[in-house]
Amino acid sequence: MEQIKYDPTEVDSEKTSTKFEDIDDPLERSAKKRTELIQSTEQGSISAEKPACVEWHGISYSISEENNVSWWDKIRNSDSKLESGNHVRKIIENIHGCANPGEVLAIIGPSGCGKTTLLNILGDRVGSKGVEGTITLNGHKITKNSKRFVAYCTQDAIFFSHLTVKETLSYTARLRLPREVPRRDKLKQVENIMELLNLTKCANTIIGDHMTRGVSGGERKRANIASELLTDPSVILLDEPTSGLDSSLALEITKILKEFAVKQKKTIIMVVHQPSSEVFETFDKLMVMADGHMVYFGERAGLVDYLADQGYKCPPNFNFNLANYALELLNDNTIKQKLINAYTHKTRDDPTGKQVVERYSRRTRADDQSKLNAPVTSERHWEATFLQQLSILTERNFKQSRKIILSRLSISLAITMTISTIIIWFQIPFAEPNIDDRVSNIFFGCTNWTFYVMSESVLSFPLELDMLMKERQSRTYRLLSYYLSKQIAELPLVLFNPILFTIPVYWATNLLPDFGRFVAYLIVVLLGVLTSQSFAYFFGATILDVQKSISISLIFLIITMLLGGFYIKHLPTGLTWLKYLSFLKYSYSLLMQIQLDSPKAQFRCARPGELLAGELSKCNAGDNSPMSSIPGISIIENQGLNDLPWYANLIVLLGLCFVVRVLAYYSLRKNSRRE
Ligand SMILES: Nc1ncnc2c1ncn2[C@@H]1O[C@H](COP(=O)(O)OP(=O)(O)OP(=O)(O)O)[C@@H](O)[C@H]1O
Repeated sequence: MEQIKYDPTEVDSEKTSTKFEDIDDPLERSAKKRTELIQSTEQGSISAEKPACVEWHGISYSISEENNVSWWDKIRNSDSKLESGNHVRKIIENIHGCANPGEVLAIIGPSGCGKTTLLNILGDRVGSKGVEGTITLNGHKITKNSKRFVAYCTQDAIFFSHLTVKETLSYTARLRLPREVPRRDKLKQVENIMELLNLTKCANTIIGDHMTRGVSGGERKRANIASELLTDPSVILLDEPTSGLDSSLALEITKILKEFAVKQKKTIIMVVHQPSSEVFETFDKLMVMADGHMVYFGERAGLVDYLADQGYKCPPNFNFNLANYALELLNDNTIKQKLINAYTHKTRDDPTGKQVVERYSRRTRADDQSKLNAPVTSERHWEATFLQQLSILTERNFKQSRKIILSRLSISLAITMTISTIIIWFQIPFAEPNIDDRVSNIFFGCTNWTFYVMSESVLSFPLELDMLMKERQSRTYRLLSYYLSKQIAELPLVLFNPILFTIPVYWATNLLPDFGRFVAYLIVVLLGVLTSQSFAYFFGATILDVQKSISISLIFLIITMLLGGFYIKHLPTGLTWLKYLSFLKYSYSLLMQIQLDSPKAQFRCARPGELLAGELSKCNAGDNSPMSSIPGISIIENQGLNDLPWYANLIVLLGLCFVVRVLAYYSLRKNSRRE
């Protein structure tokens, strides 16, 4: 890749903000400031070296919709032909157009006419099913390696809610800007972009979501645009970037985009909803759509004459807002149909729109023809190396997951649980009447945290799916780096509460007072937790739906617990193998072996009156020889947990923990491709 001299530090955003203070006119001041900040991002721009003409011909998209007719409707309409089944619905039909570097193309049209669908198709966000037609960048098909040059700014910003604006942008810059750019310069770019989009004052505010208050809707929208501009793409697709912003901010954003287009030869395609006349003036080209069809494509300034030619001369009271006039016309069904027919008729000899595109595309006419015919692609698959991706994603995941997994609430719950457990099982004596208490304490210690971790980790992938899809679409990182970073970042987080619980509970409830056994006990508890997490990842990655993943993982854990060896000791004949399917059986058996298979684990026989009424003492050896204590090993045998040696339990547990994690990865890979 061509090395470009890169020095964004030449512009200091702090200096920029004070530099123009002596300009009296606020509009002139903000225009000068904007220009300077945009210039600061210009120097290292790779997209300036790779301008892209986007062209699309004959784009159609149809979906298959289910037509459910109830039996009652069929009876009521027995004479009509109401049938259940799928029918195909055309969402958009035969759309063509092009967008050139240095220009802003706006797509307008009434709500539901297919604007977002078209943008999604141009951004390769809908897959190939149901899509017809071709899209090219400089006349070449879009490949995996060209995706890095196409940014897509969705209508609903997708972010990690617990990261601040600055953190969000910094991670994006570190992941998506070329690896040659030093980290310091990437962070400087972040500062400049924040300054440009007026985000500096909320730089340290978290993005937030419906549960946690964060930045305002407008700031969120600007952060979304900032994160795409930051990545220095050649083409930027934006879905309603100005909706929800006040008119002056909307105008400022469009001016910024326009200036980016002109100065850095970016190709900008945006869907806009009712633009103000000032915003409308910033567009170079226009596509008007209605009911999934084209109504107009061409120069923005040509719309007024085109409509006049069709018999709809813009009345003087609309002169200031042509977009509103066009939308008003399209709200009338008769006029809409007439305009659709007129455009179809106009292009009847050019059904896929090839000639129209040729007329408007700069690819064949520009001075810089060689650039505009060169493939827009990178030799690299990813800008950051595998290790850089791993470390950046681990840091980001840790920051985001820490607030969720180790929230104040979860730590308080762990402390409450620890205190309750200690009160309930405080200093269990090594005596026959307390054997069941000891065993239940061990089983509780083994299962309690598996539930907790399962419920936390099963949501990991479903909740991050949108973010994962968005970043993978723009070739930000490998799936493997993301998956491994999640394992690394969440490891200390999920183990924190189980450790906080197990250490005091072990000693306070009087489990075997042997340090080596304590360490082994703790390791097995944590291994059980990690195995539970493996299954949680697997369910989350396979189902990818919050509700369904929670329900299925809960049922799985309940069955696993029932088969774990504590509740059911005698499974029906022929079904005894079922217990080997429960990972809790292995961790429970191991904990029992650690605690009871030791010469120190001796339980004093019950004294008269110590056992409950009707309970028989286990101290009768059968030959009437008196016993003073019960060895722990006989309790393991009584529980039926001596079928596998300790090392076999350990190997199976380790194996499950690892293999299920690998399966989870492949499941995520398969599903993320499908999604
Ligand atoms: N995957 C889909 N399944 C079902 N309907 C769909 C799908 N994709 C698009 N549609 C339908 O296609 C039509 C066009 O949707 P689209 O979101 O593209 O419209 P729009 O012009 O962007 O609307 P708005 O301005 O209101 O955002 C709508 O009627 C929408 O319900």
